Order: sequence, then structure tokens, then C-alpha cells
Amino acid sequence: MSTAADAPDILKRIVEQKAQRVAAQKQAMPLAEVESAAQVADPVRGFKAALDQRIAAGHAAVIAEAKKTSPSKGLLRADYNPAEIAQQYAAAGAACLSVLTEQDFFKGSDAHFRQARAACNLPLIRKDFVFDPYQVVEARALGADCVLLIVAMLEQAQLQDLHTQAQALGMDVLVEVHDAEELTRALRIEAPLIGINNRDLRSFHTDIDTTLKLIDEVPATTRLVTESGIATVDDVATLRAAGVHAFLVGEAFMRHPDPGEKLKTLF
Ligand SMILES: O=P(O)(O)OC[C@@H](O)[C@@H](O)c1c[nH]c2ccccc12
Repeated sequence: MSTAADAPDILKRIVEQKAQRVAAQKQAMPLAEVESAAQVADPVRGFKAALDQRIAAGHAAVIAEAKKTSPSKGLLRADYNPAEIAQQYAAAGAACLSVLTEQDFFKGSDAHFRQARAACNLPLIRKDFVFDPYQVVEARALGADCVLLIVAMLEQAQLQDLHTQAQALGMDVLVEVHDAEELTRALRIEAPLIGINNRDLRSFHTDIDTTLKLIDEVPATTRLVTESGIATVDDVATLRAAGVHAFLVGEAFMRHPDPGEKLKTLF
């Protein structure tokens, strides 16, 4: 069985760095304080519901991602303004937004997340590397409507517990997998929302076949999101023809001077 110990090197490095950050953050802001902040946070906006609505109406549901930098591609956008990007995405018809908050490898921040969420009415996923229950409470305190859980970096019991905790706080969870074994683990916890990451974190190579190969294993009642490397109108058409209607796209939008314009042309 794949476990956190088998995670690709880049994921291990990110998680090690993150563990130090979380330890320091717990000192700066004890759990009880974060819990209080979570209790008075803005109500959740319904992340999965927004995807389901778009798709029920016959449209593709786009989770449009804001990220300044990625470990695989480096700087994507020098003039990074999360509030402006959020408004452009919302105006262009995105169903939901994704905002990177990881600091060391993606140059994200909690402030980016807050700015983006305040600038629109769409539901947002906090994109980070979550392994500690503290981070789940922190996400809700920030106003997150959904959190990402990456199967490759979590033990099964951890995955189950974090998933239950996030749902108890009212959030949706995007459970990310990359292969059949990880998908089995996501299905075992009955995750309603599963993302197939087309990026191989060992090589950084993206291939939409990753989604196409796994699609038959995903029950019709599960909302499937295809993630990463979606760059052309052909990619979108191929995936939709195969029955995938929710898309998480970052790089293709971020490289364009007007990310919202790119969203409109791609979808
Ligand atoms: O920029 P892309 O290739 O369109 O991919 C977006 C998103 O899928 C990618 O950023 C991502 C997928 N899973 C992640 C986990 C952590 C950080 C980032 C990611």
C-alpha cells in the first residue's frame, strides 16, 4: 500500500518545510485561538455544490487557480494580484477558485487567500499541504470553503480523520489522487469529491491520460475533478467527451495577461 513514506521527493521536501512552519504557527497562534477565529469566520459558500450546479446546467465547472510560482515551472506571473485575478475569474464564469497559500515553494500566503475571497462571491479552496488537524481549523478560520487533502502524503487513518474533521467544520474536501492505488484509498473513505492530478510529482510531467485511465474506477455518484496540465480546447473536449466536467486549471490562466480572457477561450 502506498503511504506517506512513499511520497515523491518534492512532496517530502514540501511537507518537511511545512511541518516547521506549522510548528512555529502553533506557537504564534495556539489552537484555541484559531478555533475561536473559525467559529466567527464567514459562512461556507458551498464548493462542491457550485460545481454540481454548473454541471447540472450542462456546463463545464472550472476551478480557476491563482498561483504566483510553481516548483515545476518557476515564476508564472510577476504582477500577482489575487484580488484582481479573483474578480477576473468570477467575471469570466469560474465556478470556484483555488488559491495557493504555501509559502516556500509556491510563494503563496494566507493574505492572498483572504484578498481573493473578499474580492468575489465564489467558493474557494485553500491549496496547501495539509497533514495536521491544526491546518484544517486554520483553513476555516481563513474563510476556506474547501480544503485539499493529498492522498500520497497521508496515512489512511490520517486521511480519514482530516476528511471527517473538515466536513464537521462545514467544508468540502478535494481528495487528490494520482494512480489507481491512491484512488482506491480515496474511495475507501467515501470521498464525495475526488481530484485526479495529471501531474506526476516525480517527473513533473503532465498527461491528461492519467484522468482518462482512471475514470472508469470512479463511481457516478462521486464528483470527479481533473487537475493540472489542461492547456488546450482539445484537452477540454477530450475530457468532457469522456464524462469529466470539472476542471482545475492554473498555469494556462496565470501565464495569460488577462487570466479571465484565457478562461473564456479555453471553456
Ligand atoms: O497549473 P496547472 O497545471 O493548471 O495545475 C493546477 C493544479 O492542478 C496544480 O496547481 C496542483 C494540483 N495539485 C496540487 C497540489 C498542491 C499544489 C498545487 C497543485
